[in-house]
Amino acid sequence: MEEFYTIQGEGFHTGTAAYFIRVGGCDVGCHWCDVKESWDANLHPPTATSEIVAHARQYADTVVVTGGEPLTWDMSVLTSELKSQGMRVHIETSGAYPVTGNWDWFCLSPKKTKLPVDEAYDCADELKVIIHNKHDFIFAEQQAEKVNVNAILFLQPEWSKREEMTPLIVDYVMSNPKWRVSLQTHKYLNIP
Ligand SMILES: C[S@@+](CC[C@H](N)C(=O)[O-])C[C@H]1O[C@@H](n2cnc3c(N)ncnc32)[C@H](O)[C@@H]1O
Ligand SMILES: Nc1nc2[nH]cc(C(=O)O)c2c(=O)[nH]1
Ligand code: SF4
Ligand SMILES: [Mg+2]
Repeated sequence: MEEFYTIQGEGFHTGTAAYFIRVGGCDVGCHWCDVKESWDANLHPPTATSEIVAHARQYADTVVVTGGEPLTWDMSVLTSELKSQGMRVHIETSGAYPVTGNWDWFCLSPKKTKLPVDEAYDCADELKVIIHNKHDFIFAEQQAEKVNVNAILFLQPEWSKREEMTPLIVDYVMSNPKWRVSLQTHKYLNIP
């Protein structure tokens, strides 16, 4: 759908430069999704993998594959071509579909509407739960039970509710310090 060079705004790698590849297509249906224009894959004509890889290697040694939902598609060819060029490859995913591709960093952001497959919980390097309302703290704890023991746990305010939810997240993390705060820092920085 699009490619852009920016700073990773969220989660464990916040603040680090990365080339983003946004893959079209998602049917998970989060009502607060901040990239709804990605949902209909038919609106985004395919780009050759070799072209994407050639672009990426000019900019960064780390690529973040996001979407849409990247695991809608088989990610094996894209990740093997990126890695053959020496790049580190990260994914942002809901985990709703079988895990394909070879990932150096796996950010799992589970959604209530289509829960992750079991192998996604095993692969996760970080668990990033979006907090849109108070019930999402309960959902976050349920997801933390399912994820592998090494996953780093983040709570991230849903952008449209950030003024209400951010203070609740701050209090929650101080009371439950296994969690960390993640903010969408790129939106505060006004960068893509
Ligand atoms: C647009 S999604 C694409 C990747 C994948 N479909 C997923 O949901 O993980 C990228 C990240 O943005 C988060 N996100 C989407 N909309 C958001 C919003 N309104 N506020 C905060 N985070 C949001 C998602 O949870 C996910 O971690
Ligand atoms: N700067 C920046 N960081 C991000 N981290 C995850 C993003 C995403 O949409 O997956 C994202 C994004 O869209 N922009
Ligand atoms: S899974 Fe990701 S891309 Fe799909 S609707 Fe939810 S936030 Fe948006
Ligand atoms: Mg985004």
